[in-house]
Amino acid sequence: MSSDPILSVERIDVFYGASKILFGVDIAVGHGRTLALLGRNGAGKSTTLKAIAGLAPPKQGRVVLRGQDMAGSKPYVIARAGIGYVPEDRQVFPEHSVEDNLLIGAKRGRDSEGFWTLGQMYEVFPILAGMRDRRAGALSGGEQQMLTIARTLMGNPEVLLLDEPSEGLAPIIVQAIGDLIRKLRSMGVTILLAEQNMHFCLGISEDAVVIDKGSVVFSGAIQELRENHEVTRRYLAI
Ligand SMILES: Nc1ncnc2c1ncn2[C@@H]1O[C@H](COP(=O)(O)OP(=O)(O)OP(=O)(O)O)[C@@H](O)[C@H]1O
Repeated sequence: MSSDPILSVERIDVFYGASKILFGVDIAVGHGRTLALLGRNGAGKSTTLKAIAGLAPPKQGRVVLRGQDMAGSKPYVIARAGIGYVPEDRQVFPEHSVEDNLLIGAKRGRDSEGFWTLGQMYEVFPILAGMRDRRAGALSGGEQQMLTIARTLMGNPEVLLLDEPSEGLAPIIVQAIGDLIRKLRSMGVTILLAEQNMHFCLGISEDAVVIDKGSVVFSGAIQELRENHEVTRRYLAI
């Protein structure tokens, strides 16, 4: 990684009750970069993102955003500090219109002077512009995923956490989500993307971390990972 990290996860341990799930996980996300957090089912990807977002507070270690340790802070404090979290289960407000969903995201932002405006959002997500008055609950899974990402961006996060955004979607929609992430990256958005599928991340992210059973087993450039057949075979079943 060539730039200074904007977000670093430093040796975090996370427990669910008495079960230890993460063992000293270290991740550094460079400013304006996209890092793929890869691993099999149950490896601890979602738990890592939840730990960063404040939903599964680490028992040990630090979650540092721009030099400030956020570990143990409440989720809304972490969101206001600039970490936008898009969970695995798309969370739209089903009874509200697409536009209202976006405006709800804006209210939760750090300030009203942020980069993302409704107009800009519709430029980046033209599909949402065409359905701005539609009830969010009537959208398809892929559209709801786009809306959840867009709503989170309306809070003007400095780092966007995406938990398996392509999961359960048809291949053509997966491709559209990939294009969208590339577009966001080209706009300078810093992204931490949890994914099972390394191939989806090639051409999207430059950095990669692989976790297995709650421990980091690879950290480096994604191209380096691609060529590391031992790691991909052993931990990603490729
Ligand atoms: N609320 C919970 N209580 C107890 N154990 C949990 C809880 N949530 C997850 N786990 C366990 O923690 C481990 C890591 O799960 P996690 O969801 O972080 O994995 P993941 O890599 O995101 O996988 P997936 O792709 O299936 O979401 C798994 O063994 C899982 O069973």
